[in-house]
Amino acid sequence: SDLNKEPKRSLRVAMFNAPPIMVVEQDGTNAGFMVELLETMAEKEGWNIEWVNLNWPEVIPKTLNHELDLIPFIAYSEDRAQYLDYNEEGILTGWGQVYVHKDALVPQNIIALSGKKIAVIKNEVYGIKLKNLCDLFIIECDFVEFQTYKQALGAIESKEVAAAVTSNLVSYSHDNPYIKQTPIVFEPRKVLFATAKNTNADLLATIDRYTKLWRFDGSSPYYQLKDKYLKGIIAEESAFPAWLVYTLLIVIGLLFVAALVALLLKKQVKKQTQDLEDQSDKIRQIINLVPHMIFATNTNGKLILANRYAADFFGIPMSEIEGCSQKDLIDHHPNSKNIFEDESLLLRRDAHAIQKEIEIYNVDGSKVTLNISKVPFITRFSRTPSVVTVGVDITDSKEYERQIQHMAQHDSLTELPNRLLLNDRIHQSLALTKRYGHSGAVLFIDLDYFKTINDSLGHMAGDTLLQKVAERLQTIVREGDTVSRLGGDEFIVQLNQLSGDPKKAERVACKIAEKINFTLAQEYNVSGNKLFSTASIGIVIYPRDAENEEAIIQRADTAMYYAKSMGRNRYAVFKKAMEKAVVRKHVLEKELRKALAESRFIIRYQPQITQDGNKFIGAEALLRWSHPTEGIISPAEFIPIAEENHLIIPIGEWVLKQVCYQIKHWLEQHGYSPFITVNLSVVQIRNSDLVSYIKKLLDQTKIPPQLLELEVTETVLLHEARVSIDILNELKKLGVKLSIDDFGTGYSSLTYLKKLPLDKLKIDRSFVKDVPGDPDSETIIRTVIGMSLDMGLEVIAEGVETKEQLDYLIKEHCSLFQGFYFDPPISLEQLEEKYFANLHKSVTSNPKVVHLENYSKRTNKK
Ligand SMILES: Nc1nc2c(ncn2[C@@H]2O[C@H](COP(=O)(O)O[C@H]3[C@@H](O)[C@H](n4cnc5c(=O)[nH]c(N)nc54)O[C@@H]3COP(=O)(O)O)[C@@H](O)[C@H]2O)c(=O)[nH]1
Repeated sequence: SDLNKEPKRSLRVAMFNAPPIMVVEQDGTNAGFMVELLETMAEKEGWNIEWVNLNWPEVIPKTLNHELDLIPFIAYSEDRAQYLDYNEEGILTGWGQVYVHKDALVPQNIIALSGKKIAVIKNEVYGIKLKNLCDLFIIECDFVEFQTYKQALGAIESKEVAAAVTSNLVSYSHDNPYIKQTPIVFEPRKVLFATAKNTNADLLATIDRYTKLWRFDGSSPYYQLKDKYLKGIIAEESAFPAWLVYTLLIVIGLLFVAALVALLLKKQVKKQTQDLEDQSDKIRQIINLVPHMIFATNTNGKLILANRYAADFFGIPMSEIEGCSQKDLIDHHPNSKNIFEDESLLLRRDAHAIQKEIEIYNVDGSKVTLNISKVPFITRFSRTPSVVTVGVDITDSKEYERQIQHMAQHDSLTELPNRLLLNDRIHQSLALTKRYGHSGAVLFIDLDYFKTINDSLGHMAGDTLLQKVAERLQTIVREGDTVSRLGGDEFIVQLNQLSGDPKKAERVACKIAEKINFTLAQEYNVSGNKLFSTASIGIVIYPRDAENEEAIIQRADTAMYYAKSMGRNRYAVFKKAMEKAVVRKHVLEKELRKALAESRFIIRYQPQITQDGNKFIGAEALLRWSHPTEGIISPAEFIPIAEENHLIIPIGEWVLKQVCYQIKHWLEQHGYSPFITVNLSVVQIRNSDLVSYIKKLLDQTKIPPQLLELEVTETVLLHEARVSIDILNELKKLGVKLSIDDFGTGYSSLTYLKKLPLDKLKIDRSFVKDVPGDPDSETIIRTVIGMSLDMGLEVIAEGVETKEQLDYLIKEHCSLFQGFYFDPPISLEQLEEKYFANLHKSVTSNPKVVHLENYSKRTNKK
């Protein structure tokens, strides 16, 4: 009591009703544990205390606003320590205490407060703490703030709220019969004095001095006041030392938190279990949406997951498939065995995903191709891998792939391999020939006059012909050989495993070429039309003639061109020299147009002589190209080129015009003229303008039409059966003579010939060449002459070179001759000089030589 006195000091101290610590009596006087404790100190220190009556929520703001010097009853918190200074020595220990109505079910933990209305004191630390706890554990409560403890606890009484939280030191609960404590306690805290930060440090130090002193003195005002106010509210310190109370409170707090965590975990486990079930349902739904077979097997080979497609595939109901073993699945669907073949490899710890394609029979018996992917996976609960299998039905895409590959390698019209596949086959064949010492052959086949068939009969007919050619070619070759179409009218036959001796291989290839020539030359029936077609074939024996696929095809092409230029419907084996010929052909092709424009063509005449007295009666007009640098070029060389690019039409018209005007000239000059034979190309025959052109010429020149003889080859007639019969009939109507050239080289039948309006047959010089002596040629000549006579046709033998041939032909009753024995093709001047002097003598004796008088009479008659 004799402590140092300090000068009188005025203190504004917060006063609020929190019995029994701070009590505002009915009469306005102040009492309570802290009030008396502080007044005892004040008395000793000579402080003049001014108690400022407030509600708790106003206390801190007014302190910070320096309207108060001291708060005498406040729980410590880190937040508050930011702006308040506390004394050190705890006066009391308080904690959060939840109260409920006496009739209410007592909540055992904080979770039981979920959804309840709870009263808190505004700015009071326990209310704030409870809110934080509820946030932390996601417990939703409706917190209602009150200004005073009395109001908050009164709200329980009136059942306005279900519970209230306050400091345990506040005794309303004890004298309120409607309220009871719950086991929910939390947050033990020291109850201290506080001032605004950095304002009254000396005051707090003085308070600490007293509290430290009094707490070690059992008879001090501290213990006297505790007895007076707090008996029954807080435990006796003698029975429970402060550390024990703290420890117990901490333990209770920890237990409380542990209980909360346990509850929370239980809640979370329940939620996670639910989530997992939801997820698993979702996964099932999702994998059922995937249109592929999906299933997962565990280490024991049991199905832990499977979708609808997997169930359908194995033929097991969806509800029964999970839990089935591999054996069950295979029992249901024995064909599925190879799906599981590699499963054991995947169960190794270091296993990787595998992918494979399998062909398998479905339960319905249909064959499918599956792309099987197997992926090992390790779950959290198992150290050995499980396997997810995904089976994608790729049957359709495989089929498309096959079709696309087939389309890429085959010609759509004939279904034969195309150039791509052919190249591959030749490539492989070349490798084998090198390894085993074999030879191979490529036969390049090009149809003769196909373009004109296409142009005259239409593309449909052309396509049908190509299909028929393809069919015929396939019947000729062996299995293992390739028939392919390069495009247009070009085919290639590739022969494998021929003799290692190139000569022998060549003989076989030539035999097959002959067979092809013969087979393709047989009559075709295209949409009801009889049609003839021939082919020219170029042969390459590899590796002798070329050692890579490109060169092989190119050289076979060259040989084919050569065969074509030699007169078509034949084959030629590649020779180096042919390449020159092909280059030359290209050069000539270019120059031919120029030649026509520059009138570089000339006509030679080869006389035709009668058997009775070797009289000259007519001549064949034979075209020559007078090239500026090369001299005379043979028609055998340039006519095929002119036919290919259709230049033969203007060239042929030029020849006809020259001949007609020459006849007119002879008639006018000499009064008579021999007949002149003009060769017609197949391209001219197909040209619809031919008849009108000749008619126009005859009209213009007014020559007797029988002096113009038109010569077509037998093969042309065969090719153009339908067209040529019509054209020849129309030409015949004009009065011109018609003759068949090269007779005997084709395969025409007598019946067919009878349908044609012919005047003359010309025996091909290839037969004349071998007589007398060759029995085959003799038979043919005899037959042709006999046949001509039977049909009332004239017959002429061409290529007569010797007296023996002439004698033989005379003996066989041939009446007309042409050939080097008499004359080669000669110039106009030579012809006139040699024959015209005597020609007039023949005029009267030979009706074929037309006299001008007769001619004039004829024309005059017109
Ligand atoms: N479409 C057209 N074709 C024509 C025309 N002019 C000629 N030709 C055809 O060209 C081919 C080659 O003719 P060419 O080189 O003139 O040969 C002819 C004669 O020279 C040859 N011949 C005649 N006699 C003999 C002989 O005794 N020996 C022998 N080795 N050769 C001989 O024959 C050719 C005449 O043949 P052909 O026409 O079959 O009567 C040839 O096919 C001509 O048709 C033309 O204007 N248009």
